[in-house]
Amino acid sequence: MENGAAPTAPAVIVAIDGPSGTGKSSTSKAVAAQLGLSYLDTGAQYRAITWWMVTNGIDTDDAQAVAAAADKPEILSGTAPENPTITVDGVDVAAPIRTQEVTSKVSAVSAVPEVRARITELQRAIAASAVTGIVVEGRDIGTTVLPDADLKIFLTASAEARAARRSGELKDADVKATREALIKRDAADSTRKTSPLAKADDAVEVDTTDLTLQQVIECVVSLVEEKRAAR
Ligand SMILES: Nc1ncnc2c1ncn2[C@@H]1O[C@H](COP(=O)(O)OP(=O)(O)OP(=O)(O)O)[C@@H](O)[C@H]1O
Ligand SMILES: Nc1ccn([C@@H]2O[C@H](COP(=O)(O)O)[C@@H](O)[C@H]2O)c(=O)n1
Repeated sequence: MENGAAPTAPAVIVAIDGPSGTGKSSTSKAVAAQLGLSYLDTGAQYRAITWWMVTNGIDTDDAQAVAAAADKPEILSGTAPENPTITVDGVDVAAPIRTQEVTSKVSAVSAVPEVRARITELQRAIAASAVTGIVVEGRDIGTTVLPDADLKIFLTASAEARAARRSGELKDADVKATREALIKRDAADSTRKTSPLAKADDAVEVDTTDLTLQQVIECVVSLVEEKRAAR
């Protein structure tokens, strides 16, 4: 190079979508860490706004009330893959956004168009400011948020595998309940009118049912490296 600086790889934008429990977060974090990219968990942002609605007494089944409040909370995401953070109005909500209450209400809140518009704007701003590139995971990243992403991945897995992963060591009855809850949330996310959970036409589908997490990570890292090499 003329100025003697080492050549740097151009920023790469990776979109990873798929239903609940397919391994999006675990895979995205590991791929981003391995490749020196930023990482954005968009589900955490929808959970954060849902937590705010619940905390402020807003009926999450009242779409008009949710829409009217959609621009009130300040949601900040930290994008270091080793330590992703999420705050609402300065409060660390990493733990409370994972409660059963928030999980059961997040699909209703995320279906409200005003909420999606607000969160999508945040996501695009974060992606645009990622110097080396970013792995963004969610439900509508490849179709709506970042339709020009360099690489789009759509992860799938059987409902049984996903429920077993989520349930960990729990007994059979809990696996069944977890499976039903996953299916219900996926159905709500796939059938909403505004940017539903969907595979982009140009996404690479990876069925993770019979793959270890490490195999999925290696597969995605290879796909990113292929894209970079082809530029
Ligand atoms: N290929 C895999 N094999 C076995 N376990 C896996 C695999 N991928 C992910 N897991 C485990 O499954 C659980 C769910 O994974 P993860 O949270 O990454 O999924 P997700 O798609 O981000 O889910 P959600 O959309 O609900 O947030 C985690 O405990 C993770 O360690
Ligand atoms: N791009 C996205 C990401 C998430 N959602 C909604 O958030 C819920 C929680 O997501 P997790 O990944 O944390 O499980 C999810 O069920 C969707 O309702 C979304 O709409 N779009």
